[in-house]
Amino acid sequence: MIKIIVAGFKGKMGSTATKMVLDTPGFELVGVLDPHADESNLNELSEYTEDIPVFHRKEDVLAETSVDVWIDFTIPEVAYENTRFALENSIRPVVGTTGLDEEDVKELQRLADQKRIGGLIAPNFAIGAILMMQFAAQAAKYFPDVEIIELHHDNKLDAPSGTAIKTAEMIVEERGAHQQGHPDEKESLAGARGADYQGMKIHSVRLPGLVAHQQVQFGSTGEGLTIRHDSYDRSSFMTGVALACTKVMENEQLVYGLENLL
Ligand SMILES: NC(=O)C1=CN([C@@H]2O[C@H](COP(=O)(O)OP(=O)(O)OC[C@H]3O[C@@H](n4cnc5c(N)ncnc54)[C@H](O)[C@@H]3O)[C@@H](O)[C@H]2O)C=CC1
Ligand SMILES: O=C(O)C1=N[C@H](C(=O)O)C[C@H](O)C1
Repeated sequence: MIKIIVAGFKGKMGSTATKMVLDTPGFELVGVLDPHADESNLNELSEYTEDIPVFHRKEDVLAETSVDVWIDFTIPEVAYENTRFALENSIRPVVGTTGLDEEDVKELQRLADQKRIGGLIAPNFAIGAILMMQFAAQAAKYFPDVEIIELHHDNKLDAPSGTAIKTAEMIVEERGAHQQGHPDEKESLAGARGADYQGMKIHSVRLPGLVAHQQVQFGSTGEGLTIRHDSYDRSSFMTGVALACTKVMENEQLVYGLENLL
């Protein structure tokens, strides 16, 4: 059995992941963590019957039980510290929380190398989103002019999304930096052209009713190409999270992007 803890279990993703772990043969939920939980046991919540401890501080996780995998769907401010804590205590991190920058990821990878422990940081666990990013990187070889429009629910804390940043990184690997639009263009309203990543514009839409969506829009002479992915429901991420929990048990590196485990 793979012993798993879910950090951020009261949240939208954490609660979906908690149910996935409980429903997956071969996985054992040994605890859930959330400083904003009022409960001390999962079975105090009407949707659960299982006797599972609820932790409010990450340090308490260690005193009470042994853990193989740390699933993290928390908030950008704590993702780095949580992942570091997991690695330092030989728990394999499966991190979906966004907001980690390149240097954070590199530092965590160095620590994982020292500890020879596997893990994953994935800005997006949906298989369709991985394909969207790979197709976009492929298209950028022939269509260097591209803008990313990511659309999310209005409770999202970070902008642009982790997926948009990863997409932009993958595109830049193929086409390099590339100035887009008119060199003399001016914004009469600040932010009108979106964020800039190596010449590529990224636009973040936040609206009620949305879940997680992204459109990568290419333009060229007389033609356009749009690659779009939609997560209509958070269950879209769970196949990837379950796969990661199994795969990290066999790895000795912390990888960035689910595609590295497929
Ligand atoms: N990689 C992926 O496929 C996906 C990633 N995400 C990311 O996952 C994160 C969570 O998203 P949501 O569930 O929508 O947010 P949410 O706001 O619904 O949940 C966050 C939860 O984290 C808890 N939390 C805060 N500090 C904590 C700490 N120190 N330890 C443990 N828990 C703590 C909060 O109390 C809350 O329950 C975001 O960064 C989001 O971008 C979201 C969807 C898919
Ligand atoms: O906050 C979300 O909801 C999501 N966050 C991730 C991101 O920032 O890319 C993944 C997905 O887009 C949903």
